[in-house]
Amino acid sequence: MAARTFSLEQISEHNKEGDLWIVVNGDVYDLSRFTDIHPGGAGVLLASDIAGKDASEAFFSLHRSSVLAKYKRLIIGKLDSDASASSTKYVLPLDGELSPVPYAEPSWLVPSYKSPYFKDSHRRLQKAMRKFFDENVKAEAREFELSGERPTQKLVELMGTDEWNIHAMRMGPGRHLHGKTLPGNVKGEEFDYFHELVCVQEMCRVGAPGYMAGLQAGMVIGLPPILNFAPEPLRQRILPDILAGKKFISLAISEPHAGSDVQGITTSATLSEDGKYWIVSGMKKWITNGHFSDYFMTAVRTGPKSLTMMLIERDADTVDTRKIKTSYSPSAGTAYVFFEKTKVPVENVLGGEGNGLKVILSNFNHERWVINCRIARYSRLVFEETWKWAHLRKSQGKRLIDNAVVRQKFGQMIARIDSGQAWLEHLTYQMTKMTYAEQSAQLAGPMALNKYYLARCGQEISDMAVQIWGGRGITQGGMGALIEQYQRTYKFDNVLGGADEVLADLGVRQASKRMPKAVL
Ligand code: HEM
Repeated sequence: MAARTFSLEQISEHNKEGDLWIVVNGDVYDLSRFTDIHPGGAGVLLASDIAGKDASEAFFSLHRSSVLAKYKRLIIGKLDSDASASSTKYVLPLDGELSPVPYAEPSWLVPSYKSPYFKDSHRRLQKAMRKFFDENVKAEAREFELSGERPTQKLVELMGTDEWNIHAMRMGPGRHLHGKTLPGNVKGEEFDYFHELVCVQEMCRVGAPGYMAGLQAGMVIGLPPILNFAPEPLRQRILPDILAGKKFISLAISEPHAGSDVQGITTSATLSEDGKYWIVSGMKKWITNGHFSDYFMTAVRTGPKSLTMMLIERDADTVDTRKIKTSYSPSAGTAYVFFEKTKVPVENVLGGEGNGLKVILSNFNHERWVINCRIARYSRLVFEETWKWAHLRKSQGKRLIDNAVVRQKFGQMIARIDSGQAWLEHLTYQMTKMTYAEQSAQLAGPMALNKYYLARCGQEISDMAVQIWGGRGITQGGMGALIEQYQRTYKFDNVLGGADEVLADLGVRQASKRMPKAVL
C-alpha cells in the first residue's frame, strides 16, 4: 500500500499536546502519545518552531539516526511531493553500505581510489562482513556496551557456523580454513592477512570496544598455540568446538607480580610420580575472557629455568576464576584464575617442555598486528562520528566545522588515521610475502613501532574528539555514545600487547642491532 502523503498545511494543524505531528527527513511522525515519554522532554516537541513543522534540522542536531529506526512505528505518512521538493534531505547511513562521508572508509574502499593490495576476493569478503556486522551485531553491541552484558551465545554460535566461519577467519590464514568456503565465496585456501584485516576492521567498525573484548578476544590470543604446536589428537579434540563458538579459551600468562614480564612467572608444576600429569598450582591475573573460559592456555614454571606452555581445562574442584572490574570492559570477563593442584595430562603441553617462551613469542607479532588493525578502525570511526557532528551542530550561529580551530583538529585526525592505516597495510603486505622466520626477524621492530604510533594516535584522536563534542563526549548513550566509549577504553590499546614506551624502545633496539659497524 502506498504511504499516505500530507501537505505542510495539513501537518501544521496538529501542533498541540495530544495532537502532535512533526516531520523528520520527509517522514511524518505522530508524536501525540510520545511527548510524555520523550527522553528530551515534552516542552521541546511542543515549541512553536517544532510542533506541526518540518523539524529535521533540530532533530539531527540532537539525535543519532538510529533513533529513527527505533521509532519507525510512529510514522504515519510522508510529505507530499511539493513540500518534499523544498525540504532538505539528510543522508542516513544504510546497513551494509559504504559510508559516503570523506575519510570515513580506508582509501582502498573509496570508489575512485586504487590499491595494490586488495583484490576482488577481499572486496567480496568486506561486503559480506559489513552486512553481517551491521545486521546481526551492531544493535546488540551498542546496547550491551552500556549494560555490560556479554555477547549472546546465539550470536557467538551464529558467527561459528559453516555459513560464516568468523571465529576461524579471526585466527588468520592456515590449515584450519582449508576446505571451507568463506563469506563472499572466498576459498579457505586463498584467505590471506588482508582478508583477516578486513574481518577485524569490519568488526571494529561497529564500535563498542568493551563488548568486542567479550567476543572471543581470548580466543584470538589463546588459540594460536593449539593451531601451531598441538599434536593432532589434541587439536582435533579442542579446535572444532572453539571455532564453532561452543567453547571458550583464554591466554593465561600474566600474574600479579609478573605483569607482562614472563621471566617472573611463579605458577608452577611438578610431574606426577607416574609421569602422566603435571600438577599445577598458582594464580593468573588480567585474563581476558577468563571468567567464562573452558580452557586456559597457561604459562607454567616446570623448573627453575624452565617455562612451559600447557592447555589447562576447567575443572570445578581445582580451577577457580574471579571477575576483575576494569574500566575498559565489563563484558570481557577479565579474571583472576586460580589453580590448586590441577592435574594436566602431559599430552596438553604445547611446543615441548621448557619451550614456553618460544611458544609465547611466536604469536607476539600477529597479536600486535591484530591490535593495530583494531586501533586504526576505531580511530577512524571516532573521526567519522565527530566529523558528521561538526557539520550538523550549530553553536553561536555557525556550524562547528566553520571554526578554524575545529578544522585544525580534523586535519590532525585525518593525517594520523590515513598514515597509520597506510603503514599497517604496508606491513600486512610484508606478512603475505615473508616466511614465518622472515616475519620474526624482519617485522618485530616495525610492528612494535606501528603499534606504538597507532595507539598514541588513537589516544590523541580520542582526546581531540572529546574536546569537539564537549559534555556529550563523556556521556554514556545518545549522540556522543561512541566517543564516550572510546575515551573510556583506548588505554586498553596503549597497554595490551606491550606498553607504548616498551614497543617504541623495542623498535629502536631492533633497528640499532642491524646498524652496520662504523658507518660514517
Ligand atoms: C521522531 C521524533 C523524535 C524521537 C523519536 C525522539 C527521540 C529521542 C530519544 C530516544 C532521545 C534520547 C537520546 C538519544 O537516544 O539520542 C531524545 C533526546 C532528545 N530529544 Fe528527541 N526525539 C524526537 C524529536 C525531537 C525533536 C523534534 C526535538 C526538538 C528539538 C527533540 C529534542 C530532544 C532533546 C533536547 C533531547 C535530549 C538530548 C540530549 O540530552 O543531548 N527531539 N529524543
